Amino acid sequence: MEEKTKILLDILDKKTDGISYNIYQDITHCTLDIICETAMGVNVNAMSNPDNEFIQAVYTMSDIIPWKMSRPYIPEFIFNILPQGYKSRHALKVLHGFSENIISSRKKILQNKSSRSEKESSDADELFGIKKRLSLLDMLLEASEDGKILSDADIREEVDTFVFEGHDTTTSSISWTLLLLGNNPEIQEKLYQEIKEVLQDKSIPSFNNLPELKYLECVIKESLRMFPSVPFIIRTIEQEIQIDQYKIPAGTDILLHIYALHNSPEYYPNPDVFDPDRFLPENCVGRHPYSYIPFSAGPRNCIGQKFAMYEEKTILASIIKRYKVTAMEKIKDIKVIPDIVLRPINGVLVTLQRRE
Ligand code: HEM
Repeated sequence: MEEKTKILLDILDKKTDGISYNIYQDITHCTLDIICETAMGVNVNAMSNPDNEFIQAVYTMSDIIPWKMSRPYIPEFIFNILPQGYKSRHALKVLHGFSENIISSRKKILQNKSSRSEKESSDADELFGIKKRLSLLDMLLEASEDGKILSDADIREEVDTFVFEGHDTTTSSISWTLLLLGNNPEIQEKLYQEIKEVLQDKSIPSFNNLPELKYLECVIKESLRMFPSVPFIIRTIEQEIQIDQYKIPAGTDILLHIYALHNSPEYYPNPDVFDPDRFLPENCVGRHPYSYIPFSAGPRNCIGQKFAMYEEKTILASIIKRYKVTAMEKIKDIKVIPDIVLRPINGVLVTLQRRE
């Protein structure tokens, strides 16, 4: 994360000319680089080479999936002959080919490793730093027992899920946080003071610094309250339930509106006011545990929530330490795109002013 954040700062340093610019894409490239390295152990170079085929295929699928989901009335055979159908087939071929190549090359590396003596491999691992950087893919391959527990296709699906769930969501959250901070200079200043105190001379926080950034955690939580990256989730009711005067039969698909819940004055007075202090421990006492569910709840909640918090803290602390961020649009004027993740329609228009 630190390595990728450093590249992001180098890119942002070139955008400090006072002209407003849309930071959304640069954040997306950074989170894509981070998740691909974590999930697959490869550097896809989204920040240095955003036009590569894999990155373009990720973008195509990120556009087509919500397009298709919002048109359930289009039968599969019609979708297949539409331009979107053609584009998605091509993008999937690129994505699957990419993951399959990586799976087979990682398999070979793991096989070579296990054929070497234990001592030999641990010495080499120390030397090349392999052991410290096992990716999710390596762990799944090790646990797969040569396809008996997980086939290559199962592994590919898991890795692809992580890549897709693990970059759009954090990008959305980081972006809304920057827009909120850019609209609330006093809160940004208070946050800057905390970051300066914790980081001292460093530009980027280390893993050990992250728990110390307590106000930043409140800022991120409040931003996820107002603009949850995943604005709704869908579940199928297994047993009939009664909610007030409504009886909901088993088998009904229901939509849980996280955005509406988080913006309800019943749980959050003045819900339009950005107030990170709502998440100070003393102010959370007595609040209903299910009134705040940006990562969903129950057995299928978000597996990546801790990772998301580490990543957001690393990137946001580094940006706020180095620049004063000013948003070009007022929060109340920003329109959102009804998508799988909550995105501002015009992106994130900001100016960055170097602090030091
Ligand atoms: C701010 C960032 C994030 C938010 C708001 C978020 C939110 C969510 C939500 C609401 C769900 C439940 C979806 C549903 O039930 O339909 C979910 C599931 C999931 N998330 Fe996240 N997520 C974030 C970051 C991440 C990251 C960084 C990763 C990977 C490292 C990740 C991996 C997953 C996976 C694999 C699932 C599916 C879990 C399952 O079905 O058992 N998420 N996320």
